[in-house]
Amino acid sequence: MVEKSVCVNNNVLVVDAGNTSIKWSLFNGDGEVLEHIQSATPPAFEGVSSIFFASVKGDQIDSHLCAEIQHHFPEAHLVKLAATQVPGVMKNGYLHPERLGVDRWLGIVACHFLYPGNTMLIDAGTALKIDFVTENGVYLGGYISPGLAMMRQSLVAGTGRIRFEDHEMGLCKGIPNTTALAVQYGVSEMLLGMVERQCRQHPECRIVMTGGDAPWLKDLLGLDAIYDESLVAKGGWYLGRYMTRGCP
Ligand SMILES: Nc1ncnc2c1ncn2[C@@H]1O[C@H](COP(=O)(O)OP(=O)(O)O)[C@@H](O)[C@H]1O
Ligand SMILES: CC(C)(COP(=O)(O)O)[C@@H](O)C(=O)NCCC(=O)O
Ligand SMILES: [K+]
Repeated sequence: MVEKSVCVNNNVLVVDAGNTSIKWSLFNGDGEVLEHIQSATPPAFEGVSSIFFASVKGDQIDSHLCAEIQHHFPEAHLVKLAATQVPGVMKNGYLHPERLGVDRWLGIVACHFLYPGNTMLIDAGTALKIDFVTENGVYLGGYISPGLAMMRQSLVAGTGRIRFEDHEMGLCKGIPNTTALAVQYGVSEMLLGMVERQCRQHPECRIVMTGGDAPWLKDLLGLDAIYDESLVAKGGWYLGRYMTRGCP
């Protein structure tokens, strides 16, 4: 058990800006998570001396967000994280690392340091990502598909008559017999099928999960998996420390 650091001025803020939500995680000097929240705006965290910023939202939004964060924490030193940054003990096997989503990379970095071994990482966010890292810390790549909400939205956007209210979705024990349930369970089947196939093809892998839809996925499939809601942030802590101190 990591002892809580008594000094309140060397906390690290990791910002994980995804396409749906921004996660803010506060770490003490020992790497213990003190706070982990979702918020559209910077939270009133205290004692922040370093900020590690990771975003997949796009350059223009990122620059506005960084300016807002720096205004909120004027004394803190902000470092932007990217998938081109590799902690000495790992290897990024992506053909073009500069195009790899930093959230995917940070999840992999966290898996290597926290849950070592041949690992399949399932990140069920705006998009569903399934990524693979070897026990030696070599990132192999992975798969991207739309997440649940994105698939539902694409059916509404791409058709003239698929329309329903969120409250019409719910539990269905048999075959769906309404538009809302047909869409809800149809897109679920897509995601469940993808995850089940990958689990069958990689029985040797331990499974780590994160992302807003991960609890639903884990429970529905009864997966023997580690669920870590702050996995990406923890990867950001590790990579940020490596980039600022040289130690993994
Ligand atoms: N409180 C919530 N806010 C937003 N999305 C949520 C929430 N709870 C569950 N979800 C689900 O999680 C997905 C977003 O997960 P998240 O990991 O935050 O995405 P991202 O990292 O891509 O922004 C949404 O598509 C939605 O299905
Ligand atoms: C796949 C993603 C959109 C996932 O983002 P999220 O679901 O976390 O919002 C993001 O990792 C990304 O923008 N990737 C760039 C393309 C790639 O990883 O190859
Ligand atoms: K994400």
